[in-house]
Amino acid sequence: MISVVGFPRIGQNRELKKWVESYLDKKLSKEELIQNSKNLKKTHWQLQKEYSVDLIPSNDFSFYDTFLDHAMLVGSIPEEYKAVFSDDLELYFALAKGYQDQNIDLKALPMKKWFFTNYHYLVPEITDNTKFELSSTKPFDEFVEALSAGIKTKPVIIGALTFLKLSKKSNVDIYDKSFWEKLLEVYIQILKRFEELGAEFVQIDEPILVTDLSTKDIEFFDSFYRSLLLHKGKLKVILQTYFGDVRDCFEKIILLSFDAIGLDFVDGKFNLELIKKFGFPQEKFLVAGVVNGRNVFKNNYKNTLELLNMLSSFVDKKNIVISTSCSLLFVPYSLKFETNLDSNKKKFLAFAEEKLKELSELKLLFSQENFTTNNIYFQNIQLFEEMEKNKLSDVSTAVNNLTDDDFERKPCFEERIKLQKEVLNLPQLPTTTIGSFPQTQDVRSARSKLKKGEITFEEYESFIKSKIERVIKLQEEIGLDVFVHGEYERNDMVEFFGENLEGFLITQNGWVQSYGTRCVKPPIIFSDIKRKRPITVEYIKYAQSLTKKPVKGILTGPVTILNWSFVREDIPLKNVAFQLALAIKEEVLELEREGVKIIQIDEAALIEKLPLRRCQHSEYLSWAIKAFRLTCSKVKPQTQIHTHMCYSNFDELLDEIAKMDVDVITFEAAKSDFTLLDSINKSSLKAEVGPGVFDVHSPRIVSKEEMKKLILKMIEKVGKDRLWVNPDCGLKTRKEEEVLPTLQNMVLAVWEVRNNL
Ligand SMILES: Nc1nc2c(c(=O)[nH]1)N[C@@H](CNc1ccc(C(=O)N[C@@H](CCC(=O)N[C@@H](CCC(=O)N[C@@H](CCC(=O)O)C(=O)O)C(=O)O)C(=O)O)cc1)CN2
Ligand code: MET
Ligand SMILES: [Zn+2]
Repeated sequence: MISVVGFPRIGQNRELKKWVESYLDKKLSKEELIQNSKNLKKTHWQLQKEYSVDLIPSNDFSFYDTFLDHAMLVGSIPEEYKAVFSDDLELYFALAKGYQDQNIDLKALPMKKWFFTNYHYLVPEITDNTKFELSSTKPFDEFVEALSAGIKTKPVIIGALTFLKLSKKSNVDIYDKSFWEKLLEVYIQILKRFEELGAEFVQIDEPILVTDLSTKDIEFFDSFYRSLLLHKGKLKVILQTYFGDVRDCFEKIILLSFDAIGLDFVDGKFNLELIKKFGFPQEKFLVAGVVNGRNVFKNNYKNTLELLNMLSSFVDKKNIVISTSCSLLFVPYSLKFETNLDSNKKKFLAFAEEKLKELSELKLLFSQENFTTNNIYFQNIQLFEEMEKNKLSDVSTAVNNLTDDDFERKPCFEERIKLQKEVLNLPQLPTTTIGSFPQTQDVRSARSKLKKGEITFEEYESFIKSKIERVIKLQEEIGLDVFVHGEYERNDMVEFFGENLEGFLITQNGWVQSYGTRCVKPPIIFSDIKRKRPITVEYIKYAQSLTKKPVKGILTGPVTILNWSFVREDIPLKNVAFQLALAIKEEVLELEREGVKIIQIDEAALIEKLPLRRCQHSEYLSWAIKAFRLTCSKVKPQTQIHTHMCYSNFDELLDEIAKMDVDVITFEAAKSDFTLLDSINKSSLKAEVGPGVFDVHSPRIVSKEEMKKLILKMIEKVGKDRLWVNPDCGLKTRKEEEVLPTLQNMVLAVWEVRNNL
């Protein structure tokens, strides 16, 4: 059999994004949105059927986020939202995006990164008032929709432990049986309903099982599912895990009466060791995640068949289900739109649709005794031999020749910061922004015209320069201290660098959902990375020529470029990171030579990609931080190096971040209750800090008073001498009318505070 854990839902041309945005703009009716989505789902099911997928997922679709769908399903929605909306879809989008009118001001649920991916889920809140009850029919409706199109799907449901652990809890003990019994009731009803509707398989996703678990977690899991599975009736229940191995609970889960267990053999290599050590129950299916759901390179059939054959010495061959390692949500839809990719490179790639083909080819080969004589197998072997040949050269040599000195910035922070203060002569509590200004429609459409050849590069360039002139003027008017050029020339902070460095492939349509209706087009790291030409220098120099205030040169750091790109699997990540670092270092040094006095190297994704298990943290951090240090170790002491990190849940990691040895770090704090600021003083971090005084993800205009309070509180926590004042991230997703008044208020707040220092 073949199983797909989940399929991308945004549509081959981001149709869903466009429909949802139109619906929210009141340009598309609810009925149209629903009908269009039904057609889209049907297309996706039919496509999977064409590739003979046996276990086709349903309920992997979502208008915004499946975690929010699940909260709606089990009734874990705050009462104050429910009271306002009679329409379920309005309620849904209010939770997703917030809602404001004359009388009501409801915040959006917060977003968090989904494990180590660039996907964000909405975080529901569970309180002692939460009354779990079956509150939506979405999964059942979708099952019936598919059935009426002649396809019996495998509904996918988020499991109870993952749901509870990833939700925000207040005043509840999730391990207390009297608390979770109600939730259990809901899951029982869900299974019953699917059984009535005639489902054969149901997939319960418990990715949390691949993280470090406590005894309580394992006890909860055991008793919850022991009870639930008593009610499965004729259904076959798949316990689906992904993103790693299940070392903490493997022995327990194989004893429960699941009919199938899904294990990831791509990110969870250790799962094979677990099976070798503990065996696998004869009566169960093993859903073997062998086709990578998180990367775009072709599957290596030789390795995969070796693995499958190894597994078949522990599991009856007919019980091995060939599967994706996780949902295909994290890869683009199809290669068929990539008409510009060099066919000699394209042949190494597989997006979601091509992965369906790989699954069916692997199934065929696995069923054949003499698969090695099959032409499909032979061609795949040849492909990988070719890939091997096109492995790296001179840049790898440069990486191999690096010495300790390449990672060391001199002199020490205390001496540097003194010199920088003399050069920059900034006021106390300097104000700045993180880099991007609103990416307005005119900017996007100019870029789109350039791509279509409707305007020349010169016309595009002069348009971008006019945007820069405007943003410099705006910053003068607002009275900020350290300026930026606005990043108008960048479609995305990572893709833009991919476009301008050698070694990357850029897709035309390789969109992947990041959150809600927002997508990214991750570039693909294919060969040695080299800087072909200056990337940011001209626009930053131009911006600096327009003002006496210092303009920050803003670059994306090597670890973030790496983490938000698709990366070749046959070269260690560390080497790729060092190659990227050498390229960014050249840019840093050229900016410095051109007189740029402050250089910000963004590492938004450095912490986010921290391995899920604690025991793997130090290995990752040691090379990631070295890669960052490589970019700026050779700048002059007078040049001030900044970095920016978003989503900074890094209280425990401050000592590691200190090792980046930057002069200034800006991060998100507006939403995290300032606990981080308390930790800063106790840590070894010496850098100046800009904790972010407003949340850029909300359209709210923030008042001077609100920010003044925050600034005073920050001074109380870290002192006035090392504090910067700035938003918590880039402003590109905001509208100008939302953000300019807030920036003005921010500056006015600082002026008032300064006057009283
Ligand atoms: N890579 C990455 N990951 C990140 C972030 C980030 O900035 N970058 N930030 C955090 C939050 N994630 C985000 C992800 C996406 C977006 C976002 O704004 N995405 C845009 C697309 C940005 C983009 O690449 N734009 C292109 C293409 C724009 C486009 O759609 N053009 C139209 C044509 C427009 C026209 O003619 O007017 C088209 O192709 O149809 C451009 O500007 O050139 C979107 O989905 O709407 C924001 C935050 C975490 N992860
Ligand atoms: C996601 S972090 C964003 C940093 C970038 N410099 C910007 O302002 O947009
Ligand atoms: Zn950010």
